[in-house]
Amino acid sequence: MPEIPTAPVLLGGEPGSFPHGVLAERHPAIIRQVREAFPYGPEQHRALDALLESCTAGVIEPLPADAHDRDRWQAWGLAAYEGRSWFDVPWLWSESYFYRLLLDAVGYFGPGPWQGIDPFRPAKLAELDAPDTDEELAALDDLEGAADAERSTALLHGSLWGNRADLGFRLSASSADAGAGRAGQDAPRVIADDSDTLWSLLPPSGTGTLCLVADNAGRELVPDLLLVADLLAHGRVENAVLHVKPYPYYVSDATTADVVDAVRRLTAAPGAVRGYGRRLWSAMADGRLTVRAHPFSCSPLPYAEMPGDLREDFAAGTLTVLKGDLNYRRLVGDRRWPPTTPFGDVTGYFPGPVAALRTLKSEVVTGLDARTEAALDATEDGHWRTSGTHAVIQVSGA
Ligand SMILES: O=P(O)(O)OC[C@H]1O[C@](O)(CO)[C@@H](O)[C@@H]1O
Repeated sequence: MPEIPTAPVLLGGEPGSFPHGVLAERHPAIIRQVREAFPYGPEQHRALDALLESCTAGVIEPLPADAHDRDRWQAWGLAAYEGRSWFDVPWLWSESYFYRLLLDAVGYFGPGPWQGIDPFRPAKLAELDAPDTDEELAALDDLEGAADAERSTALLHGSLWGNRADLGFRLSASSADAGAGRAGQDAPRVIADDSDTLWSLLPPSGTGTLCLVADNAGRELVPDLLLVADLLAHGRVENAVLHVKPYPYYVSDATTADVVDAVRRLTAAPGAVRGYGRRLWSAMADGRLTVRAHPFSCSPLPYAEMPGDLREDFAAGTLTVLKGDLNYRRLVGDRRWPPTTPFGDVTGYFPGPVAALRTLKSEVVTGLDARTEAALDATEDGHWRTSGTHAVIQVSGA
């Protein structure tokens, strides 16, 4: 039997480490941002105070006895981690539970008048309406009349680099890191590129089904949707399934409401983009494009532990594309892998061909060749792993 590789799980406890910075600095910053986004009442401010105290200096508290998802979280690890420091349990788990409690604090799960109000919505909408988004959309006009391969490649890269537009990441990355890369030093680049394999997995008959597991709303979801619209319109796939989060998560992760906002934005835009929006609208109406919001999409666990129904969904797809850094961490396991660990070895459990389109915003990475890793380490001192300036297109199960 081939040996399945393993490596230590990332924890948040080491001061100065990237995960520690997220728990100790980014989470308090997110609480501040949420307080400023809405005229919340005293009850919500008190709950946010309590969360701030707990997640920086306290321990993991249980969910209320009547929480709708208490049993689910107990099974996802809460039973084992209750009473422990947020910094001593798997980093992925701590982050995920933070978002669950943040929503509770602002009344998202209700009952009450704030039920279902996304605390991140103002920032998501501002991004969708930003002038930069208009410029990016206008670029589609130039693709009209391009050869199929050129257009598809441009849209694939739009979706890939759209992943850099992540609002939570911008809260703590320097503006240079979060923007177009550090001028003159590390130009954005793709450090592992299996895109030929990716295209080869979509059968020429056009009868395949693409599962796209979305990441951020706004300026990442828009290019994701454009890619899906293009593949459907040009007969590269017959159906597409878009997986989104069942509730707001990691600041800017896409929910069904964000899909609606994005599709409406496209259908209202001038130029070629409106056609993409209309095609998405009709594909949703006739069932060629469906949206799923599985509870496991907000779970604190790697995909290796996905439940049977989600596994069946992915198994039914011709190809599953996972977007973004967090999905990558969950796909390969949130571990200190040596970067040369083969991508195929750590994703062998996935129930079908799978591709990752991801800019690197955390230290987890696999599938690099030794020369690439050495060259990056020699010139960029670890910065390449977390700055969002480098990206991978990796495929396994071909
Ligand atoms: O939006 P993305 O690409 O999933 O990135 C979110 C990222 O935020 C962080 O969790 C830090 O909060 C990253 O390390 C992470 O994976």
